[in-house]
Amino acid sequence: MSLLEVENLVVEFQTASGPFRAVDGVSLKVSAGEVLAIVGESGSGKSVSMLAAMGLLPWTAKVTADKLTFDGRDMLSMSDSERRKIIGKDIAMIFQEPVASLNPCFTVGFQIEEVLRFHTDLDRKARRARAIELFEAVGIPNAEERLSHFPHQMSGGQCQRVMIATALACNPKLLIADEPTTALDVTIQKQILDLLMRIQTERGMGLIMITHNMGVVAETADRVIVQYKGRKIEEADVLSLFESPKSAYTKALLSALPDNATGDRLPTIAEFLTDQQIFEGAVR
Ligand SMILES: Nc1ncnc2c1ncn2[C@@H]1O[C@H](COP(=O)(O)OP(=O)(O)OP(=O)(O)O)[C@@H](O)[C@H]1O
Repeated sequence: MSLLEVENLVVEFQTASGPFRAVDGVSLKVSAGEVLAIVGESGSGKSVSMLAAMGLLPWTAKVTADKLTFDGRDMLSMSDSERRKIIGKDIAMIFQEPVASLNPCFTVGFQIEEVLRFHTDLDRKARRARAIELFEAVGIPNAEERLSHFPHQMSGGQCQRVMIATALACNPKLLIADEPTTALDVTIQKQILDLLMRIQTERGMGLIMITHNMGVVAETADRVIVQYKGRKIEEADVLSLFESPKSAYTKALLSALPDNATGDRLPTIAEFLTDQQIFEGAVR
């Protein structure tokens, strides 16, 4: 059985210039132990799809779907309080800007212990011990001492490790990583990706990796969804996608990899294709 199952997800924002459809009929499934990458350019609706699935969008968003289940439970008919028990516990999310995602006013120890306080029955001492254990698991040196640090006292890479530790606090079944390495230095990016993949394998978690980077897709994913302007353009296992991409858009995305640069600049998608050509091959 799939962990997360989404069918025909549509998200429309009310904006000053009328309704704007950010996600247009996307369907996806992810199982335990599986890594699904959602890849697409900026604005293709990758983050909004996941935030919608978790019920985390503002009231200006109208979300509809034919099906939205997590672990067999219908998320559409669930009350907000039921959903809050699942989000942060069974489904956790990490974001692109680790420093901005942490609250600057509280120590990182307080923030991870708050998650444990909300979702578990552990007492204060046990929460502290668990926080230390989690920091150690994600490779934060001097874990106990680090708990009393504020986010600004830590590097971007260390803050992302704190975010990962916090996301793992309640042993989630599904982790959604939204561009988890984009804001980090190149050398740190590799370390964080390796850490995520090691933890995913060890724990058998489902992982949704949101990225615009085909290199990250190649290194992490089992299966890939390619998204453009809110629509799913192609879905394939990672080998098939790289070896024999079906849609013109995926081919164009792969051609835009640095390896395929001609001269000193990369080609852009707009140089290859019109929207009409891209949507011709769209799947549901
Ligand atoms: N609250 C909102 N109100 C109106 N439009 C929004 C809102 N949030 C997102 N959007 C729009 O929805 C579209 C999809 O945004 P989304 O953040 O999902 O893109 P993305 O593919 O994740 O890109 P990025 O990698 O830049 O985050 C964008 O055009 C964005 O401007």
